[in-house]
Amino acid sequence: MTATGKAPIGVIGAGAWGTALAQMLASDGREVRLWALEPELVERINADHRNPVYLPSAELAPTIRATSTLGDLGDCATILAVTPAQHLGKVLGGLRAAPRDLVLCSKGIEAGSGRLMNAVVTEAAPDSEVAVLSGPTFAHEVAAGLPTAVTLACGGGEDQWDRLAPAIARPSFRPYYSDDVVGAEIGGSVKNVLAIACGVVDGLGLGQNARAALIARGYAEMLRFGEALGARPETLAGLCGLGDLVLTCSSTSSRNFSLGKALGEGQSAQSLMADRRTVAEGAHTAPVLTELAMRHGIAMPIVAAVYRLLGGAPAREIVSELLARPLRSEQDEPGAQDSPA
Ligand SMILES: NC(=O)c1ccc[n+]([C@@H]2O[C@H](COP(=O)([O-])OP(=O)(O)OC[C@H]3O[C@@H](n4cnc5c(N)ncnc54)[C@H](O)[C@@H]3O)[C@@H](O)[C@H]2O)c1
Ligand SMILES: O=P(O)(O)OC[C@H](O)CO
Repeated sequence: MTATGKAPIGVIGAGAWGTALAQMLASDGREVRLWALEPELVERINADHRNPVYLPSAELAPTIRATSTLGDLGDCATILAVTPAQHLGKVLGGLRAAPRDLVLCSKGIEAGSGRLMNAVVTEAAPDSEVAVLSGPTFAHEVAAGLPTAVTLACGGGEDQWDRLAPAIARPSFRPYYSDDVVGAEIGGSVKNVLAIACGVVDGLGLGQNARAALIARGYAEMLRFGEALGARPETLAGLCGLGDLVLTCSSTSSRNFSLGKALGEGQSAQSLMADRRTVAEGAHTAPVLTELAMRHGIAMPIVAAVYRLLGGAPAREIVSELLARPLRSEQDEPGAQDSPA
């Protein structure tokens, strides 16, 4: 326990989202231990109470202590895991003591293995109970205390929710209970790829009708993929699926949308990905998601199109191909052979 009488909470990853979550958690005086990869960033956060690299807009609470030593989170019963998805397994492998609750906040799928992140977390910390926090959450808005609602999917069911909800909820940050860990994860990882597609439509100047069509047809892809992997459709209809899809597909505040917009405007995928300091998870998810869809026999033509775009295919050509697909019923569930991947 700390001076406030409340247990400290750990956050692993001091990018925009980890920093915003730390600030949200500290907004009631709670002590937060924030692990950052970069030692110079640890110094800046502790000295200036700002994260000038990843979240320069936010003034941070003094009860947030940054560290580059994972062992400093050893007294935290609850830890939020917020690194980019592809680094999560390696970073969590450095944990010496498993916290009781590990809350996964990254949105992605492991490249190569195709594992969802909850499997990666469970392998790295088998003694922890895993939950997934996901929803429409731009980091700068959460850090500013603007109202935000998320899905908190608890693998440990209602007992875990009873521990986590009071630890994580704040007046402006409202978690909703679910026990569908797979659904919560799939919503967040698939929408990132679809946001790239919506950015492309914007960059090409194809209009708002086209964007709405992409959101609806992309959502159908998310549902098909989710159901094949055991997600519940009602989870995907909630904050972590449709809610996040609408947010991320509508705003240049999204890194994924912005990446797609630049692609649509004619910039090369290679130059856009080179030397990126911030993460656009959809670019890492698109190849593995396309492969998983093929493996499961699920048509995900928009996801496959994003994959090809990132490989250098011209945006206008890809859009023409999508528009030329055979006409069919909206409820049709075609097989993966219809995918242009
Ligand atoms: N930014 C948001 O608004 C937001 C909201 C919800 C979820 N997320 C998710 O949170 C996760 C983290 O994104 P972010 O926006 O905080 O990141 P970011 O783009 O702001 O920062 C990049 C992060 O990657 C880290 N990093 C780089 N190389 C690394 C390595 N080798 N090992 C470990 N870490 C490394 C950096 O230290 C930094 O913390 C992503 O999965 C993202 O989809 C982000
Ligand atoms: O900036 P993006 O595209 O990574 O999106 C951030 C969050 O996932 C929105 O919920």
